[in-house]
Amino acid sequence: MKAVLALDQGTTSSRAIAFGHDGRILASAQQEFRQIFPRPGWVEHDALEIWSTQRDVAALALGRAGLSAGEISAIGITNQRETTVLWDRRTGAPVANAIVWQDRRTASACDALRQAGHERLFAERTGLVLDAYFSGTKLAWLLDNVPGARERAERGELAFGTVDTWLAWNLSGGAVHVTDVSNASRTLLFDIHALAWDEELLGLLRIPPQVLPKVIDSSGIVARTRCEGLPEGLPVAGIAGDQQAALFGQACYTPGMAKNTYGTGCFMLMNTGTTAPASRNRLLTTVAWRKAGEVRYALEGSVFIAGAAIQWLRDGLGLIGKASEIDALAASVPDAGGVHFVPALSGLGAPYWDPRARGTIVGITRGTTRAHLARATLASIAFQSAELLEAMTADCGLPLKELRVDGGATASDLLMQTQADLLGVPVVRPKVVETTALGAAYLAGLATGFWKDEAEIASLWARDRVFEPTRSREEAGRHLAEWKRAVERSRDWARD
Ligand SMILES: Nc1ncnc2c1ncn2[C@@H]1O[C@H](COP(=O)(O)OP(=O)(O)O)[C@@H](O)[C@H]1O
Ligand SMILES: O=P(O)(O)OC[C@H](O)CO
Repeated sequence: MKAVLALDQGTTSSRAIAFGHDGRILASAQQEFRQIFPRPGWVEHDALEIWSTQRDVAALALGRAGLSAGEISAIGITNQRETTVLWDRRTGAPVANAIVWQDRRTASACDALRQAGHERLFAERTGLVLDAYFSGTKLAWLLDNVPGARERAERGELAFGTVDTWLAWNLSGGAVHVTDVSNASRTLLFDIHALAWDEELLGLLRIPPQVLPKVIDSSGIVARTRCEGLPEGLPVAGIAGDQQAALFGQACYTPGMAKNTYGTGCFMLMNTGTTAPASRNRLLTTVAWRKAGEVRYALEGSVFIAGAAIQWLRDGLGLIGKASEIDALAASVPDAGGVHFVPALSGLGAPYWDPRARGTIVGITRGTTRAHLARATLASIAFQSAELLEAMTADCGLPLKELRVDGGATASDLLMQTQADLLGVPVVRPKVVETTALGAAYLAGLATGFWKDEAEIASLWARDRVFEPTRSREEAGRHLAEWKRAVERSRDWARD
């Protein structure tokens, strides 16, 4: 056996990466797909396009690596989380577009649940806050708004899934309807302590239990491939939500270790071991993974817009031609010249959870240039992450030793240095920054014996560069306080 193939189904693109035994990339392929914005605040994907792009890049990566079916030990799935798909069990046809995690259409449904006094119940059982981010209210919306969906669901004709479920279903030719514990823990329907769907929460959201997938471990053979375009019989042996997979791929196996992923959004996760601590600072408690029946939990801070703010400078404003141009433009000025950009383009996630916040630029003067705005954009990513770490440190009472980082925007050295300066801890970028895919590969490869154990995997993790803090804590504190003032200006802006 020469490789494990990871399928990394992200918010903006489907990727497939073949990894060798040493954890290095043998070959990869990537394809973007359509982002559908039917109304302000709504974000959809065509689930069939998610599947076809994912299948095509998988075939392409295998071809590029020159791998035959017999040389692939396992397939691992990792995915954008919370995005909600509902389809017909008989035909496999989705009943509507998938509702993407960024979609805010169920904000008022969440308000209603909060006003009815259910916030605490949801927090205690699921570790989540009542926010439109999660799948539960999105699924309820589909059942209520797609003609005939509720009746069909009650008759057992429809299947719900997050993107992992959808991919496993299609890879197996409709043979399995499953989700792993890490993905289940993002639905608002799952009791993270009992590790089971929760009848009371299902009742409150009016979800018929017959639509739900079976919940399985994150590592273990769950199906064999049986679909057009891919070799038959390959074991699908690992599934995890992309942020949990990145925590695994970063080898954060000891409680207290943390990673931050800088992609479309920013997601900071800290391993909390076998305990699921309730956050006192509006972070989420989530299942990290379950392997051989043993569960690990994490505290998570989720920021909705990070690298996507750079994309907006590129696509919305035409300020840069490519994301990679931001570093040079931002570095052409010594600081942001007093400008702050709060990229609340789809509301604010942790620790504010304000669906009505909107993007705000403050501090503009006649001297402000595009370079200042570029610098403020990079800084906004670092500020948002600093607020996550502040909440995390307050929750667990321990200072972090180092922050492991990954994701597309870690290519920006200026961002990484700004981050270290704000946090006051070393920011460590590994050699392989595709840690999401790597984590899915590891979970799958552990199940088929391609890798022996976590210790072997941890020995494969290698650093590329460490960014040491260079600013005083007082200076960092002053900057953070100013950022928080800017955040206040962005809050509670949109009206339904
Ligand atoms: N050289 C770069 N410098 C800064 N940001 C970058 C660079 N290249 C890509 N990005 C940002 O990284 C993000 C993509 O990262 P990725 O990890 O692929 O995200 P996702 O998995 O969420 O689609 C984009 O939002 C983009 O703006
Ligand atoms: O697709 P990404 O990498 O932006 O990740 C999305 C997250 O899973 C949303 O919770």
